[in-house]
Amino acid sequence: MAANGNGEFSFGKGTARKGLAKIQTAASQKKQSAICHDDSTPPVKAQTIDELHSLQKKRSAPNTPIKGTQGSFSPLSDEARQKQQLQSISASLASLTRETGPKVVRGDPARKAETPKFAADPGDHFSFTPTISVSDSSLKFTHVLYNLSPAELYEQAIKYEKGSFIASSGALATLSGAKTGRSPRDKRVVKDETTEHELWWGKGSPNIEMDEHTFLVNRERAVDYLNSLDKVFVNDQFLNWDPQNRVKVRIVSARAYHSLFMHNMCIRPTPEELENFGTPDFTIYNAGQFPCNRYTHYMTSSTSIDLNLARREMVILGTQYAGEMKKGLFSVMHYLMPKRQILSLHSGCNMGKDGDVALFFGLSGTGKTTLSTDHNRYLIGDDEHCWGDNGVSNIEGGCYAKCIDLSREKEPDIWNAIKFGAVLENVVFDEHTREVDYSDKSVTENTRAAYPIEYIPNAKIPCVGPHPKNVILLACDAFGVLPPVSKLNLAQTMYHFISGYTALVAGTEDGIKEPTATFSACFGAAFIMLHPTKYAAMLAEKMQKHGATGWLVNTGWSGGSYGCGSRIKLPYTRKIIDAIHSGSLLNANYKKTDVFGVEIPTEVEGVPSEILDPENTWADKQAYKETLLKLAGLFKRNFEIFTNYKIGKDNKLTEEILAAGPNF
Ligand SMILES: Nc1ncnc2c1ncn2[C@@H]1O[C@H](COP(=O)(O)OP(=O)(O)O)[C@@H](O)[C@H]1O
Ligand SMILES: C=C(OP(=O)(O)O)C(=O)O
Ligand SMILES: [Ca+2]
Ligand SMILES: [Mn+2]
Repeated sequence: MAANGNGEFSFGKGTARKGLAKIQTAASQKKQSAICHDDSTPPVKAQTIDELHSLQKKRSAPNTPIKGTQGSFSPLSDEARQKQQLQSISASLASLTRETGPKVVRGDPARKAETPKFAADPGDHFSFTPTISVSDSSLKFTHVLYNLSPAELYEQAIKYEKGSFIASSGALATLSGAKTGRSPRDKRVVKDETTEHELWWGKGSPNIEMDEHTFLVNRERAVDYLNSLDKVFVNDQFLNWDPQNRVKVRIVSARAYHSLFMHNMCIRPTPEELENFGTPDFTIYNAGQFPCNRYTHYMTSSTSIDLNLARREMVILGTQYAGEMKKGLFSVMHYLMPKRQILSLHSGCNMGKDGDVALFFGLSGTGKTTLSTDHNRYLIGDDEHCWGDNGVSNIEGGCYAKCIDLSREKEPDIWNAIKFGAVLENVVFDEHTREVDYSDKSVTENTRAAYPIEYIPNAKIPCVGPHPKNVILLACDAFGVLPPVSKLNLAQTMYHFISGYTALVAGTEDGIKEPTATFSACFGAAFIMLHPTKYAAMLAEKMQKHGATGWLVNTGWSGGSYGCGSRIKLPYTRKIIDAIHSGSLLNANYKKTDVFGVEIPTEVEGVPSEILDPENTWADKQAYKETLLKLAGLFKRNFEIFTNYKIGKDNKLTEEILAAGPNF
């Protein structure tokens, strides 16, 4: 009542007349009418409840362009465009053995009144007259929920998906089902005449082969499953902020959770871009609730994530873990980009006020997201980037942060990003207050938050930047023998990049077990498609050309191995990273370490000097030496598979890289 049209509070003249009209004297009341009104505001402009409800929602672009509203950018009529879009979706969902795609209609089947009058012509390949011999599936409509907004997806999730709740921060908390992490052993890649020669196969490779026919069997299984549902979600979005190398992706999924996750993680098209979207470059069929058939050739479990580069398609069966889609697309980029001489990187990336860019490489849990999200710098992205002739570009439109033990104090920007629109996976919360307990690992240790990058206050939009100045390799060394920071020469940078070391701590139960070393080539062996040396050669060439400095930062243990020592404090790691960014560390005094032969600084501002050399922090010097040699041995053994490869055209560099490993 006291609010004007802008929703602001005001004490205007009209307010005095209207707002205070409730207090009336008996005399004035008498003058107006004998009936006592309970409110003097005008009545609603509706005759029925249904009419009232229809007033609540204004028709709008972009997702459902309607005649007469804004958002018509192309010369096509709205109806023709909508029909074209539905036909494209029908083609995506088509069985490969039947002659036509399914009958798709737009909108929620629960809202019959809102279902548009036109459906896609089922004969999207050619004109087709239905005969009596068609199966039941062709009699049924597939309802498509196309590029819904976060608010609409919240409603879908809360209404229809068990385990979906609004957390007190406003984020959508949900469960990913039985799988709470990726399933790399269930990934399959179609081996055909082309990929047989192009891709990395065999020992160490993430690409486990499958044939084209088996792919089609799984594709049909996924498509039939999706078409059997009342409704499917379709996201049409982009990958890569470099406009010249943008990739159009379509994600067909059965859960609002998956649609919201990809809405956050991929680049969101503007209404105009969406109208001109056309045919996608790549399509994911996510039928994660439905298992693969164990009798199918090549299947070793009920989960299968299948990539077909020739068809530009990915099929997901038997896992609802949303990270599969994000990292599946990353694999595709690891194939497409190097073909264009663009290096794809499993790294975070940020930029200082002066335009100095840093890359953060590292395996899961080593700190890419945490350290690239830095309040004093612009965030370009937390996980997947491209490095081309013009500089760096983020592949994604969002971030995917680990939330175990998340603290508002240590990671304020991530904490604040977990608000309305963000997806919270597998966290535990108070059933009443809906307050999340980030220390609770009851569902999984791998609790996650996915949010659009603009939820980080100093995100750099568009997410592109100039050539990197620093290349930071992160390792979470649970052995506790790698220094908190070391400076690397180019050959050492390449040696550590190809090695891709981190250590996992053993299961937290049953007392303390040995940390386990993991080596994952290019800090992302699970996602690379070509031989690691291809990416390494490109990185070496780019670092050399642009004069980038390599660093190895241990975000893991100090003062002993896991169980004895403790994890290096995040504020110390941040100080180290600050000194790299500012350039002050480049000019510090260094000493060379034994065994790994890297340069370690004697001082870093804000970090106790004694921890810079790990030997100082171990009480048992003999144990330190033995652990160091043990880790060095593991490095050596891992590198054996690469000794017969040449890195780039430069024989000299290859020899230097081979010599850049530990010496003992
Ligand atoms: N010294 C440290 N440096 C970086 N991260 C640390 C450190 N100590 C603890 N952590 C925690 O380790 C985790 C790193 O995970 P994250 O940044 O998500 O890794 P990534 O993005 O590489 O998978 C975060 O939960 C962070 O709070
Ligand atoms: C999403 C993932 O990435 P990260 O742990 O590196 O953030 C993943 O590896 O599944
Ligand atoms: Ca990652
Ligand atoms: Mn991350």
